[in-house]
Amino acid sequence: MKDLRQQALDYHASPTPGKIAIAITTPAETSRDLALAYSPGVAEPCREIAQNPDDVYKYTSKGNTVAVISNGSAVLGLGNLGPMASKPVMEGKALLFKRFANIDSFDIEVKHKTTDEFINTVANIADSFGGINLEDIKAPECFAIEKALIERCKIPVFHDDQHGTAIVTAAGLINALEIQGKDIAQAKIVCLGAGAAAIACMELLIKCGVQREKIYMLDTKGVIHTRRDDLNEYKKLFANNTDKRTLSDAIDGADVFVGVSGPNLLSPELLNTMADKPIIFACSNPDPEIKPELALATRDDLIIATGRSDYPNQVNNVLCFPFIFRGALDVRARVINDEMKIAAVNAISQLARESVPAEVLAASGDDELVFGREYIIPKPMDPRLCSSIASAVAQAAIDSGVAGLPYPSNYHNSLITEIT
Ligand SMILES: NC(=O)C1=CN([C@@H]2O[C@H](COP(=O)(O)OP(=O)(O)OC[C@H]3O[C@@H](n4cnc5c(N)ncnc54)[C@H](OP(=O)(O)O)[C@@H]3O)[C@@H](O)[C@H]2O)C=CC1
Ligand SMILES: CC(=O)C(=O)O
Ligand SMILES: [Mg+2]
Repeated sequence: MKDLRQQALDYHASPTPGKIAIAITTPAETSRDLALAYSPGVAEPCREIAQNPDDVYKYTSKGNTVAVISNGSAVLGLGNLGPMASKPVMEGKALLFKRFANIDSFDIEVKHKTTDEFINTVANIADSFGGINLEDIKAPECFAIEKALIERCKIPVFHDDQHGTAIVTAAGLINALEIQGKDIAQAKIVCLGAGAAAIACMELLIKCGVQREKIYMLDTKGVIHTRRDDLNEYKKLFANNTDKRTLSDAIDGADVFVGVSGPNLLSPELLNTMADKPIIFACSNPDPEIKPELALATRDDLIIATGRSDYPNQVNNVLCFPFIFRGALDVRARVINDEMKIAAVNAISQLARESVPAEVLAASGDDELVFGREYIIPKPMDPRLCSSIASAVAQAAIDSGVAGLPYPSNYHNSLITEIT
């Protein structure tokens, strides 16, 4: 059998290069069809939209379209590979949008010199889409980019590596802490990485009950503490008044390790110094901070999750971004705010506690999935993710005053993906 590398290359090369294509949704066979689709008929919706800009949602695909936009500066955990080498990931995100939430998606890879140039490029094309999913843009630039685009765009702008990751991490951690019998307010958390994912994960965890002073965040220079003078404004928020300087210092007695940094950075020796019943989220892709088989061979009282599809407990933003956009698009939310993010956290956390349908077991290859150490979070193939997250997010958008449309009547049916 071919190894995974060759299988992955073959998967991307055939039957056609890449993973996604465009489909026509109207008849386009006859002269009559073309007279409606193109000249002269197309002039009619143009005139309508020129008079009433909101009609763009009525006569074009804008309302069900999300642009996945990257500059390739932090491609998974592979580093700054540049725009073109990020394209398989961005096409992958587009595939996931379509497969899981029936959202049409274009991947756009932007070459730019300055941050302003990137912001201007995205802001200038934003109106073509219903939403913008920023992807794999490195910290700290990602923070200013997202802020500027939220201010300038009339549609939701969401940096997936920040907020998608944070939402799924929070949902998984709430469940894992409960399974391990730990109190979120007392949990000592080590976060390896201080970039896009790390900062957003820790900020959202604090909103969910974690105490800021119980977080030890590390970057390539070690623990982020109050006596460092090399911290950007985002890292400074996590500067801990501590004498701890290394991962070894910080992880001693910790309840939780969140890795959003790079491969193989957590050794078995360090894992052994953590508290009883520790929780390890080794989320770096494609190679986690510690491999599950090594972690489980080191001690048997832990819960381990990774970002990968080939181990139990996949803590990955795929569990969030298709569905949070589904809800946001369906009520035409102007932004994706904290209320919508918390609603998504609760929906994901709750779904893991419910019994798993046979179709999900068949897709995941499991005989059984029961809420517990090897099943802290739903599988991406679970069709209930779409209905439960999108409906919670849509309701939160309405309740928080950012929705442009009422709660969708078709949400009372069970599978939103089938009916949108
Ligand atoms: N499972 C999931 O859903 C997701 C996983 N991730 C993973 O998280 C990782 C980071 O992504 P992202 O935040 O977007 O990238 P960024 O480039 O924004 O941040 C990377 C961070 O990791 C730190 N880092 C790198 N190497 C080390 C090291 N040896 N020791 C300590 N810290 C280190 C960097 O430190 P410094 O600041 O000093 O440069 C930086 O703070 C990637 O591996 C990515 O795959 C990201 C998003 C989603
Ligand atoms: C999953 C993801 O978005 C990442 O690793 O960057
Ligand atoms: Mg990413």
